Parts: sequence; structure tokens; C-alpha cells
Amino acid sequence: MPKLELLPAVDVRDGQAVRLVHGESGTETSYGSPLEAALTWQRAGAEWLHLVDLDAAFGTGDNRALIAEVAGAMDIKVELSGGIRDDASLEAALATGCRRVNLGTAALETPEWVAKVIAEHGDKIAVGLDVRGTTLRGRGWTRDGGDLYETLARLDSEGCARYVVTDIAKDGTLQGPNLELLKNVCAATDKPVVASGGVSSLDDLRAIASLVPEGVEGAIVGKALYAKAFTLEEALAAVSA
Ligand SMILES: O=C(O)c1ccccc1NCC(=O)[C@H](O)[C@H](O)COP(=O)(O)O
Repeated sequence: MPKLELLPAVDVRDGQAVRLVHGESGTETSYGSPLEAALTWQRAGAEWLHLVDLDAAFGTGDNRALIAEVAGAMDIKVELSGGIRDDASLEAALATGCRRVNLGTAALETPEWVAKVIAEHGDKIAVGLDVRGTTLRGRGWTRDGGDLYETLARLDSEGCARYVVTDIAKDGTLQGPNLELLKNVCAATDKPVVASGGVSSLDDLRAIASLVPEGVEGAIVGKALYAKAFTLEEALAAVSA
């Protein structure tokens, strides 16, 4: 059975690595240099980095130069997220050498553009499905953007390669992942799913890993690593066992 991929997260706000609660602006706890955080995860054995420009997601500016510096310093695969909504931001994101980008708001607000870039870039494009209940949220998770399953069906029909699924109610809370949501999304699509939000323990990671046969490919881990609930080395060992 393929092992669960782990993607330690570095979310950047105003030049700092931060964690948010429920993805809400203003709930930041700062953890210092994004480059140092990313290098720490790389040294610990990560194969992927999940790198988010929160300012670009919220529309409060961007950290484009810093994000490019961090992505460029990595020897591992990078998934870039946050505020990628048009040709210019997509071009800048892909120019960092990242392995793939996550589109969120654009999938809700400019579906024709998303269909076009999926056709052009294939599996370099993932779509982030950020939900409260089964309602999608865009613009840094601040605005409703339609029904999860209708949007998923549309994106599937357009050939979207992969989904990053976040239960906003769990994100940054250390309350455990929403396994029901992950199972339901896996049942609705044949495409791989990356789980995001709420991981608090090695048991949570083992529970997500048990969904690999159903279609879960990876798990993003943020707060738990910064809060030192476990080390990345322990997490990697837990999901490869
Ligand atoms: O990814 C985004 O575009 C984004 C936009 C607005 C708010 C938050 C956003 N991402 C947050 C993350 O990807 C978290 O790093 C991830 O869900 C980890 O969550 P947790 O393990 O619960 O800290």
C-alpha cells in the first residue's frame, strides 16, 4: 500500500511564519523566519513543503519575493498556495520552481480560467476545497463560494488532478481531522485527496493513513508541528509503519 505523504506547512503573513485558528486573519501566532521553518522541515526528512502566502490569500499584500526565496532554497517538492487567481500570480508561482500550486478562490469565482489552466498545466494544478459544512469558502476563507460536491463534479469533468480538502472549523485547532469529510470527498471523486486541517497527534495521522486505500494521498500538518505535539521525524515514522 502506498504510504501517506506528509506536507509540513509554512504559512507566511507579513514576512513571518505564522499559524492561524480557523484560518482567520488576526489570530496569528508567529513562529519566526519562514525560511528557517522550511529548512527545519527539510532537514527532518520532509519530501514536501506546503507553503502558503496568507497575505495574498487575504488580499492584504503579498510575500511573493520571500515565497520565491523559500521555494528556491528547497531541495524537496513544494506545493504553493494563497492568492493564485490569474495569469500573473500563476506565472509567478510556477516560476518559483514549485511542484504544484493550489487554486482556491479562482475555482469558485473564475471557473473558465481554472478550466483553461488545468488543461494547460495538468497535475501542476491542484484545487483547494476549503469548506464549512459542505459550503466552499474563498477569498482567504472569508466568503461563501458554492456547494462542495457540485464544484467537485465540475472540476472532475474538467480534469482537475488533485484536491486539497480543508475543514475550516478544524484548521489550526488541534482538534483532529474531519475523517467523515475526507471519506465523503474520496467517495465522490477518483482523484487523489490531500487532507488539511486539525491534525493533533500521531494517531490522527494514522487515521488519515488508513484512508489511503480510499484515495487520500497526503496530509498537511501545521500547528501540531509548531506546538511540538510530535516531531516531523516521528510523524514520518508513524505513516511509513
Ligand atoms: O491555503 C490557503 O490558501 C489558506 C488561505 C487562508 C487561510 C488559510 C490557508 N491555509 C492554511 C493551511 O493550509 C494550513 O497550513 C493547513 O490547513 C494546516 O492546518 P493545521 O494543521 O490545522 O495547522
